[in-house]
Amino acid sequence: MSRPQARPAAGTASLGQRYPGLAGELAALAARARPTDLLSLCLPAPPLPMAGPLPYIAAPDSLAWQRPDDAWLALGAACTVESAGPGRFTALNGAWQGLAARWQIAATSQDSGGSGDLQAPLAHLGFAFYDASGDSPLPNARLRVPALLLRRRAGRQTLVLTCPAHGAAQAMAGWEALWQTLERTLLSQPAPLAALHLQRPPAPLPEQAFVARTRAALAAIARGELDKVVLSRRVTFEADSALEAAAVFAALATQQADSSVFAVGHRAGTFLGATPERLLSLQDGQLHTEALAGTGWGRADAPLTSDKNQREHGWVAEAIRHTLAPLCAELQAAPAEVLQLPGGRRHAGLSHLRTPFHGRPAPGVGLFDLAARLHPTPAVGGWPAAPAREWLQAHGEERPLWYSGGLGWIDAAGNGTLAVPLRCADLRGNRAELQAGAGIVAGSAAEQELAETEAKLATMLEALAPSAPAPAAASRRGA
Ligand SMILES: C=C(O[C@H]1C=CC=C(C(=O)O)[C@@H]1O)C(=O)O
Repeated sequence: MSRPQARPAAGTASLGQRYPGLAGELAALAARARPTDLLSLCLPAPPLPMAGPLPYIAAPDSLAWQRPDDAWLALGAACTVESAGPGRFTALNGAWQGLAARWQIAATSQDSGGSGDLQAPLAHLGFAFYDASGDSPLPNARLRVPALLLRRRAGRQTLVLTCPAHGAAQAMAGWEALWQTLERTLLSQPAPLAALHLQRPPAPLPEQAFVARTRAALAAIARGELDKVVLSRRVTFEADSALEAAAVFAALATQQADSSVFAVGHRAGTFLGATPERLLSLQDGQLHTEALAGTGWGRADAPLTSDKNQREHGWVAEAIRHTLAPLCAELQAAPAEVLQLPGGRRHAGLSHLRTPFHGRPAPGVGLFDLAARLHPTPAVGGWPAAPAREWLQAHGEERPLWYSGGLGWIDAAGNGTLAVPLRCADLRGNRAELQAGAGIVAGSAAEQELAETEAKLATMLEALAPSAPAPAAASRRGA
């Protein structure tokens, strides 16, 4: 993000001009608060078109999210808690409980009669696959209440400004800087995706390593050590100019509008993607989750309904049922269905087997408890869970950033959604590192699994370079 300007740019209004009296309302709220409270002011959003994705603004502390029913852009940090290790979900849960108890949320009376949406404030939350991350530009697990949140939900758009009560005196200046960045972005035409050329530097060794690991996994499965394990690989692409994360996010949000589309800024770039997999949603005591595994991509020799895909899917559905049953007062699985994802110039679109679950958690069981038990499902880890995790670690399976971990939000009432970041990339300057995986069960063929990961990479490639040659014309090494 460029440095904040001292004064609003031409055509824009300062926060104080847009919301006169805001400083007074903040002061009144702060006067009633304890120093350890967190203060959120909810305002009607500035006039914005209701259609089209909200923008992503590339910055180390930005996060953008879009699902069909909910879109938001979070800038800055009012409160951040990080954790790692086996107790990371417990630690974040404790932090969230403390936060929720001290979160003062007020709708302001600014402009159109105080229509700020009290349901809008949220903390965003993300975590890596493993509970230790090594040298990563994103913390292993993080819960953050943004300083500025623009949210669109249920036909309403709300601006939420948040600060710690002890920092209320300085809050207006920090919000003003974020506001000006936001307003400039909203007023400017979204930058179109540059017509760039993507190169895939030859890297046969990682492909061979993936095939070798797949064969080793198949041998472990044949020896009865595991039933399923998910292996992934990373592929680097280089563009002839800088990759603009905001434009790639906008492309993903348009191309994969039914997925969870995300962009997370970090100190070295942006981690972003469009994932079809939801770890869980909790709303007013209703839980929704799903088993998503088994992949087709239009090849006659890899039908979605094959015995191998059915078993690959079955382990995930069984594990979710087994994990959630003791945590839920009610739990039902709907019949398995086919999720068809949009394709593009590279192929007709991936399809997955999906079994939706819905239920009601037992009293006292919240989003963090459910995430701690569900993650990693065998859609990204394996089954049985413990030997699969040990196998992955022993074989050097890397899960960079938050790939195949979790990403989403929780509000003060404990409602929230977590997606599983898949079909994603880490963008840094001209380079994009894409990651994709595939579930290995008895009957998997290593070359076929490699081809499946190639098909999964296409989701990101379509957003990075939509006008690249169609697959028939492209070599396997070309983008
Ligand atoms: C691990 C990935 O996908 C998972 C989700 C859906 C289908 C999958 C499969 O069929 O292997 C994987 O379990 C990935 O996209 O990197």
